[in-house]
Amino acid sequence: MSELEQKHLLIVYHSQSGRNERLAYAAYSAAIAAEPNVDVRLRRAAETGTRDVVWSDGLLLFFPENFGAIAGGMKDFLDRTFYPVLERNLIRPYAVFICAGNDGGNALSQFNRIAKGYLWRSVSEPIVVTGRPDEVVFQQARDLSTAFSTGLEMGVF
Ligand SMILES: Cc1cc2nc3c(=O)[nH]c(=O)nc-3n(C[C@H](O)[C@H](O)[C@H](O)COP(=O)(O)O)c2cc1C
Repeated sequence: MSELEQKHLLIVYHSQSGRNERLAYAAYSAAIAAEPNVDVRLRRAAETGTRDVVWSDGLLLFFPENFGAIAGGMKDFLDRTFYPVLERNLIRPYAVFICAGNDGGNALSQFNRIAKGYLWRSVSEPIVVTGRPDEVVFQQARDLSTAFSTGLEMGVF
């Protein structure tokens, strides 16, 4: 398969105390195992920019809710890339996973509004979990990324 045909999945995360980071790593490993032909890139939101979005065929985002809002690191990524993404018409499928403390609902509704502005299309129901992730939650992250990478490989999105 040529580099041009190969699909690219970008996993972006922000995490302060490690929960969303560990979930993103689990998603990364699962996506690679599921679809060796899909190139998967895992990036901390602070180190992710428009070039990564250009490279991607789909985005999977992990982040917490802080102060009833999208955590700052993820918001910064969205702030930095919004106009460059619109200018380049980078319409992408996405999925979102929020591991919050006891809510997460406000972060999700903020994110949904922002994603509409990007013209991005959701490929699955958003997942919002609270507290320290257990094995069930890790499996949700793996299942989500597996389904995403398989969908990309099959050209579903
Ligand atoms: C400054 C701060 C504000 C927070 N505010 C919220 C909040 O508004 N709602 C919520 O559900 N959790 C809140 N939390 C808890 C985090 O969302 C939660 O611990 C999350 O799982 C941390 O993810 P991380 O380990 O990937 O950083 C807050 C945590 C911090 C540090």
